[in-house]
Amino acid sequence: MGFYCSLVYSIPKNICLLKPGFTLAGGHHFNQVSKIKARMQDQPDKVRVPHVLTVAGSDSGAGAGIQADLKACAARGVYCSTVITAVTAQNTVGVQGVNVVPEEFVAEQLKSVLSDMRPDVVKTGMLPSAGIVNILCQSLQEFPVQALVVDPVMVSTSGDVLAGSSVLASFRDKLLPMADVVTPNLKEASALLGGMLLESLADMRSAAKSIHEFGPRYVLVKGGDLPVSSDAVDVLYDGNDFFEFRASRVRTSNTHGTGCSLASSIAAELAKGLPVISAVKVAKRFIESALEYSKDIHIGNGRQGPFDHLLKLKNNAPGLCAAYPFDPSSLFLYAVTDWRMNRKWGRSITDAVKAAIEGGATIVQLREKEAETGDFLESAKACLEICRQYGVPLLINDRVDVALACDADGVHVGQSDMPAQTVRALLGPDKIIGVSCKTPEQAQQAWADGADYIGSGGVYPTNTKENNRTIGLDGLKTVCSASKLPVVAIGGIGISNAHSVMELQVPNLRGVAVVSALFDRESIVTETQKLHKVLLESAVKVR
Ligand SMILES: Cc1ncc(COP(=O)(O)OP(=O)(O)O)c(N)n1
Ligand SMILES: Cc1nc(C(=O)O)sc1CCOP(=O)(O)O
Ligand SMILES: [Mg+2]
Repeated sequence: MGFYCSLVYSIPKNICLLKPGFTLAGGHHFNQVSKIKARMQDQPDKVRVPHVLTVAGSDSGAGAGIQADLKACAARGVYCSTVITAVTAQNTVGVQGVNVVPEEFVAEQLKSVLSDMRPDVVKTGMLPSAGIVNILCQSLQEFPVQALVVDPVMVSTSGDVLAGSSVLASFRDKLLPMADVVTPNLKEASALLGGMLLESLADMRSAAKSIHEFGPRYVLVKGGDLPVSSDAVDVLYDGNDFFEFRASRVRTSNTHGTGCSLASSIAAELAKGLPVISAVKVAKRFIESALEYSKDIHIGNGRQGPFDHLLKLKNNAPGLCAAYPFDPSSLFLYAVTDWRMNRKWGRSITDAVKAAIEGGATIVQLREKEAETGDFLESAKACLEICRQYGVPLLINDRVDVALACDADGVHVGQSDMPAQTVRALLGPDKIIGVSCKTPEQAQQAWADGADYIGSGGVYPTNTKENNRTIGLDGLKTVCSASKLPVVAIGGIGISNAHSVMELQVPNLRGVAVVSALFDRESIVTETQKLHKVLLESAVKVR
């Protein structure tokens, strides 16, 4: 289907487009909404919500299938329409009956939704006959969507067969070549590959590679059933690289419907505009949070119960949607505040933040080392209001408590702060977490801990942070190469040397983080504008 493509530097649009005072209902990311608005050429004033169409079977027990897809999309803040392919009589014990919907009626449902409602993403689950797979493929050719996520459902968690061998051939020959993401578990991957034995991580990698040859752009082989590991490891393959997603296993029997829910959550994030790797990452975190939250609930008497997707509605637990899905291009010009500099120049923190944003800052971090907690919280709330008006994410340095209290967009932590894994557990799946890394080992750990980006420095000597080790451009390059996470460079960077940093030509180096070059100057707006210009020029050169 062909979907997102990313440039080495995609320059955030919010600064040039968003005017002061512009606010968005519902906390949507400006870029995301503008993208969606742009598609509504016939009704330019209407805001269109991200929309997933699920084509799947109904589960009367509502743990999996259509019902899980609806709940997952609702929890992720995305509209979900449904085409039902089969109605199952099902509970936590097993599948007692299956009634396949006639092919013509599946076609009619598809036409109704696709011709009128134009979903962004289609996600498939139970496709019980080759005829239904064919009809779906024809419908998608007639009404193309932006992405197709295929969960190749074949066997239910209770072991009941939901799609026979003729469906396998249609998956391989017709549906997978159209798919952007396919999400087999070990059994499904094995079935797609004619019974190949999958017992290790190495087997999962080679299965992902073989399935990729059927034509999907990304293959996510889910290792939840791998017996040897205490962690749940999934492997994503994009045709070139492997990405491992590792999470400690949640001890619960309430796992019915996790496959459907993961695929729907990936589809939901894609519909919001996230690239595939980020969508998979966020979706996995969401499912982990939901499983953790529901690990002790009790519904039904079977071996595997359903879990609760709508955790946030119950308990104010973290896990619903962030105001900003993390966009790595927001690291482009990262402004980090400093209370001493603001005092020296007689400015309030809110004035400093506003000026930096007006000059072109694309993300802001409040780094207020000496502030009293209460004062810090009040400042953070006031700054957050400004940042939300401009559509710029606001992160808090070190203080997870302050970030939680003001509902900031994320936290930046260093190697001696709270471990990123703990921060993730506290903040939930959606908030942005940055980790400072000076070495490749730290960079690898940051990915494993669920960080969204790395801050790496000091690239040059700095007076802003005492006793900071300078790692230079070489050190920065080594950290970037050791990780798939986006990286922002920090330490002694300003208009005179920013181009040298950005011209390193490392694909995941997405911007510079700056304190004194913006805040220890007479005019923050002017200095930020100058730095923005230098960065833009470097970005153009690199492209
Ligand atoms: C973007 C960014 N990168 C690195 C740091 C440094 O964080 P840390 O190592 O925790 O040091 P302190 O800032 O807490 O002194 C950062 N703040 N931001
Ligand atoms: C906060 C911080 N962290 C660093 C690191 O190397 O991780 S360097 C640094 C200070 C950056 O300030 P300036 O832009 O004024 O040099
Ligand atoms: Mg710190």
